[in-house]
Amino acid sequence: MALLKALVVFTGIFLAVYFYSAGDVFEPAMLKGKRVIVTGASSGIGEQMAYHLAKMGSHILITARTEEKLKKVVAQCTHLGAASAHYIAGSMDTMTFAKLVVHKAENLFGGLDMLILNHIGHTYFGYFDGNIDHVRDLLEINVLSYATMTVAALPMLKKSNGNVVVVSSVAGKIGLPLTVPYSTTKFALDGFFSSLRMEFIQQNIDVSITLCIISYIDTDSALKTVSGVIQQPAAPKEECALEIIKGGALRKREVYYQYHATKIPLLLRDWAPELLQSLLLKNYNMDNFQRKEV
Ligand SMILES: NC(=O)C1=CN([C@@H]2O[C@H](COP(=O)(O)OP(=O)(O)OC[C@H]3O[C@@H](n4cnc5c(N)ncnc54)[C@H](OP(=O)(O)O)[C@@H]3O)[C@@H](O)[C@H]2O)C=CC1
Ligand SMILES: C[C@]12CC(=O)[C@H]3[C@@H](CCC4=CC(=O)CC[C@@]43C)[C@@H]1CC[C@@H]2C(=O)CO
Repeated sequence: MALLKALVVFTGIFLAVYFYSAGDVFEPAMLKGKRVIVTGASSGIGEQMAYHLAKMGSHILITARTEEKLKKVVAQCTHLGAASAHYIAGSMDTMTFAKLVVHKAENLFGGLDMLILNHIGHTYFGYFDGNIDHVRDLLEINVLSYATMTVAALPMLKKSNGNVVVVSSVAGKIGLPLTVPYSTTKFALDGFFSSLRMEFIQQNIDVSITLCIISYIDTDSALKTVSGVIQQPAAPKEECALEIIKGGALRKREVYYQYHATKIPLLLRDWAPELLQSLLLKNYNMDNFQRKEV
């Protein structure tokens, strides 16, 4: 009887959420002429987000460390119809560079509408090795640079009633093996930005914060790293990139991509953690495992 009651409650909540959010319809024109920073855009999901934004006619500033890759992405963005496309190369391991990116956008565009925080620092896919200095370094790149850019961009985002889009992972909501340092940084993003969102509401600051909970994606770095350990298929980076942009444009609190591989585990996390744990561990084929640098 209790299970039936829980099921009825769940169904009611699901339908309420579904119909509440059903009114949000995304139009590519929402991004036309918008001024957007995309970090970690020399490859992977960030590169694909740049291309989607280009097709939608945005003004784009992309950043990463590898200048040659950034040049090629900017050239392709221009070809695809970006209102303008620019890059700045550097590492997010210093907060000076993190701030410099925002100041460059201000000089280029005179303002900012969307800040997409996507980059991640070098880490490993393997059992935690006890190296706390690496965790500290990764927190600088994966968390503090995100916070630094948000602080630097906030005056512009307040003027435009803009959006901050934070790319996280299932590993930022659920403990997973082989990614302890990385997962630490992704959980920290949830704490920082979900708390900040509440303060924005309290202070009537109309800047949206969209936290993106992403499952396994077919980027070169992920496929190379995981190579047979993760049993689930990797989802397409192009579609993932578009869903992130849609969520930011619609000012969603959170984006779940792929839905079945993120939202369902999150429901289980709170209602049946032991069941989730056993299902997740079945997803890892440790016969194929060897520690990989990412
Ligand atoms: N792929 C997946 O399965 C999943 C990915 N995600 C998230 O999606 C986002 C993108 O991942 P993905 O596209 O796979 O990653 P990629 O490795 O393809 O891209 C990472 C980007 O970050 C840049 N980068 C790396 N180190 C630094 C640094 N020190 N300073 C500045 N930029 C840096 C890289 O460029 P460069 O080397 O030139 O600096 C690159 O542009 C990440 O936030 C990740 O956590 C979440 C869940 C799953
Ligand atoms: C760390 C990285 C990106 C991830 O978040 C995934 C991880 C492989 C295991 C995973 C399975 C999932 O269902 C959720 C995502 C994730 C934790 C990936 C290995 C390398 C990836 C990376 O560093 C960014 O490309």
